[in-house]
Amino acid sequence: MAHILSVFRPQPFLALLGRRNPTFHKMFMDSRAREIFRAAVEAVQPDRVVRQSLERKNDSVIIDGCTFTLRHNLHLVGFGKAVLGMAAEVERILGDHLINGVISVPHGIQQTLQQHGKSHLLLKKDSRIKVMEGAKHNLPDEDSQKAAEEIKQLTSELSEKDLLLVLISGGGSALLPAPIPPISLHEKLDVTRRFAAAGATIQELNKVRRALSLLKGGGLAHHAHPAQVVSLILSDVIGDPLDLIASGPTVTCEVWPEEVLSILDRYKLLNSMPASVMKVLARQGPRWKDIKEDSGSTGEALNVVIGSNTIALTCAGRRAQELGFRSVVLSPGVCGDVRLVSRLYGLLARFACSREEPSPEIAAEVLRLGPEVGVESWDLCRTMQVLGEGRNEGWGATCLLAGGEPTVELTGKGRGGRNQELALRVGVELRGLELPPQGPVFLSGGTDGQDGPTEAAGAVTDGGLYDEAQAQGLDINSVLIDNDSYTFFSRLSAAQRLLVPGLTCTNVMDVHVLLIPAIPIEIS
Ligand SMILES: Nc1ncnc2c1ncn2[C@@H]1O[C@H](COP(=O)(O)OP(=O)(O)OP(=O)(O)O)[C@@H](O)[C@H]1O
Ligand SMILES: O=C(O)[C@H](O)CO
Repeated sequence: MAHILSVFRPQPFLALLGRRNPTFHKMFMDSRAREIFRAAVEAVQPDRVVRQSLERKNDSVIIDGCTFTLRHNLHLVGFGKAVLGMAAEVERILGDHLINGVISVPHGIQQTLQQHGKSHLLLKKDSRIKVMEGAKHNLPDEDSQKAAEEIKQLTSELSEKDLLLVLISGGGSALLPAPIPPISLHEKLDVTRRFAAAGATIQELNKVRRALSLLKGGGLAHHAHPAQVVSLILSDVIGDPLDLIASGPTVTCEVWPEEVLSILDRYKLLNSMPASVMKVLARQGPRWKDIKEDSGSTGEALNVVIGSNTIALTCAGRRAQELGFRSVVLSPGVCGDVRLVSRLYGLLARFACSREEPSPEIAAEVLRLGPEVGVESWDLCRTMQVLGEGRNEGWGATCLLAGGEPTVELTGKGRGGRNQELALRVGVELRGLELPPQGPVFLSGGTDGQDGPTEAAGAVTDGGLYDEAQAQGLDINSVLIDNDSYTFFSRLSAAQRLLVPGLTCTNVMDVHVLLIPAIPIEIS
């Protein structure tokens, strides 16, 4: 007679208990998924990433293997949503050599940090760093323009004896607006808004931004010449492209007007651009001619990525292992439509959970779909191999991790975000996999703690979602049509499935966690 045996490798005792009771199992897996997400966010806290990247040795500091001498010659500028906490840590480590600094941070952030008991991310009372708040709703405004002017002023006064530390994180573009005259701030804001509304990617938007800005695309580094410039970067763009994160203010890059014009054309914005924008794009000659005529500078800076989605996933994987899961990182570059992304996770879950050999059609569809959502075939094969081993050899529960930034095509007027909508769609894809022994659990969360214009970061779902919603009179299909995932999760089961970590003070895009329970193996 064939016996069914579940093999758990280092699974804790509680997991065994959970297998006897579906409700307990659900709560157990749900709490595990949340804990793994927490570990991802923890790994990229602004103070932590700065601490790990700066090694202080008497009167010098080592960054990315390069030694810089400190002689009361340190200056600091920064812009981005996570920069306040980064600056606070720099102040703690190098404050005795710091002369001055200016940082441009989101409106209201100091008060919010105080209210959330995160005073370790705030500067000292007598700090030499000036904090300037601006860019309401993540859009350039007069306040952030003033901050950009002060940052420009500070950097322009530096000499070859000085060391400039530049702190950069997501949201930096809107916090450092310096439109090239005659473009006005209002025109720049208008261009940014229209681009976002037209569905342009952040890569496209930032290629346009750096062509229209005095400080982006390497402009800041040129202003700082001849000082030594080191940038510490918390990346919120897929692939960590230095020239595009916050529009690359310390990465010298050639601007090709033709490329910018073709992007404008792609979104049918070319004919409606203000005359000032067209005038700037039509200008010939080297980019920084007017700024440093006599410097002969290349404007080279040391640019170091100190926090990223990859780092968050690696630490999340480590935590998953501590919790008894076998972990596999699919990719930190998941993008594209949430519908396709949810389909991919649904297929991978089916692949992992089938008792028999999964049909070759599943693997073929995974390989077809992956590249459409930014996942390489190699990564899909590697991941399916791990999932296959888990199924065939009874390796115990598995944690599949991925990250990136999928997109939602908005068709309705509801409240939601891409993480909540993805979690909802994956829950639907997992339908049928909730049957005994117990099914997979999926979490999608924005590492900044905020998913779209909602107070949640994401949600946790499983194959029981559909029936649970029906039993409570909630119609998933109309929720999806109306992009109303936040309202849905707020109403469902007393909002238990929502992920609400509050302000996280960091941002390395989104993290996806798919927990696959141990598959019982048959022993004859
Ligand atoms: N009702 C909704 N349902 C689903 N997605 C939505 C909804 N409303 C907005 N979104 C999506 O939320 C995204 C904006 O969310 P968010 O504010 O978290 O932006 P972000 O790109 O992550 O910004 P940042 O990089 O600054 O954190 C957009 O991709 C938008 O399509
Ligand atoms: O500020 C920006 O440009 C975006 O957050 C990408 O880095």
